[in-house]
Amino acid sequence: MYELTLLCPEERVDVLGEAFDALDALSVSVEDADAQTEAEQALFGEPGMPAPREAWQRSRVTALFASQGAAEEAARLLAAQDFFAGCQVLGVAEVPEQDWVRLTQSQFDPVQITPEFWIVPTWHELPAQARQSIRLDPGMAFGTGTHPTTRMCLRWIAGQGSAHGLGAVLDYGCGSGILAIGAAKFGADAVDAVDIDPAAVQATEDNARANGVQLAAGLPERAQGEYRTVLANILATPLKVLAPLLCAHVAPGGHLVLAGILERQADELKEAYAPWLQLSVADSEDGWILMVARR
Ligand SMILES: C[S@@+](CC[C@H](N)C(=O)[O-])C[C@H]1O[C@@H](n2cnc3c(N)ncnc32)[C@H](O)[C@@H]1O
Repeated sequence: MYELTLLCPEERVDVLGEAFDALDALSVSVEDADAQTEAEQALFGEPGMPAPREAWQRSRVTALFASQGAAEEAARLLAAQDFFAGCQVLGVAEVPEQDWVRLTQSQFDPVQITPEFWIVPTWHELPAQARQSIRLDPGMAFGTGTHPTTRMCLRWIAGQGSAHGLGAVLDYGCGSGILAIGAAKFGADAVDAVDIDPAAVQATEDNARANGVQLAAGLPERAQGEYRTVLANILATPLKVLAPLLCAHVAPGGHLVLAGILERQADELKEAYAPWLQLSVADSEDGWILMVARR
């Protein structure tokens, strides 16, 4: 396979994508041409909100073609179009044959949550110091333990589970089921795991089975009644909308544990939850915070 790489301004990214589609490109990817430099621009978006920007000020667009001829022909045809003004062909290069499975696997190493608690892909040996572990492979649903928000929730689960117990647990927005499985492993009495995405519900059931734990997974309406621990690692905007619902699921004396929140969003979350519970920051990592409240 061969890839054609272009440099173009933000406003040309859309039209180039459509052109590559018409030219039968096998795939198209867009990256910040200034990534890893002082000029790198972070683009953060949230579900349900308009995208902050369509692309980067200087975007690198790479299209994959089955043959060198097709990639070079695409470059020639594009360069002749009016909309190509301001764009530049960086080159056509062969994509070396690789063992993609091995390459993908090599990007997922065991993740340490605490010195004794690890998330370990199935193709890895358990680390010698692991006293507790979750076996999990990357899949369609979010939650492999590589994201700080997941890690902070798991650390809280391990600490609370070991010291005081978790009681009945609700994992709201379960993704891969990683938090629900972690809660089950740290002694939860019963675990309900819900998600709006049916693929996440399926992944949670599969991952729970692979880890030998019992839980009940389903769509959000499966969450019923009160739980001593309610976990929700989603994002600030949906967490604000869900405030009354999540708080209503927390049993007296129980904990609400929220993640997916950036440091600068702490006050808006506190305000949104104030009518029901008093949230405070319990942990932070890489600009993300964990917020916890006790009812
Ligand atoms: C960031 S992932 C977290 C996955 C996992 N719990 C973890 O900690 O790694 C958020 C999950 O919440 C789900 N989600 C988003 N909005 C939701 C909502 N309103 N109700 C239930 N689940 C939701 C998404 O489908 C996604 O699987």
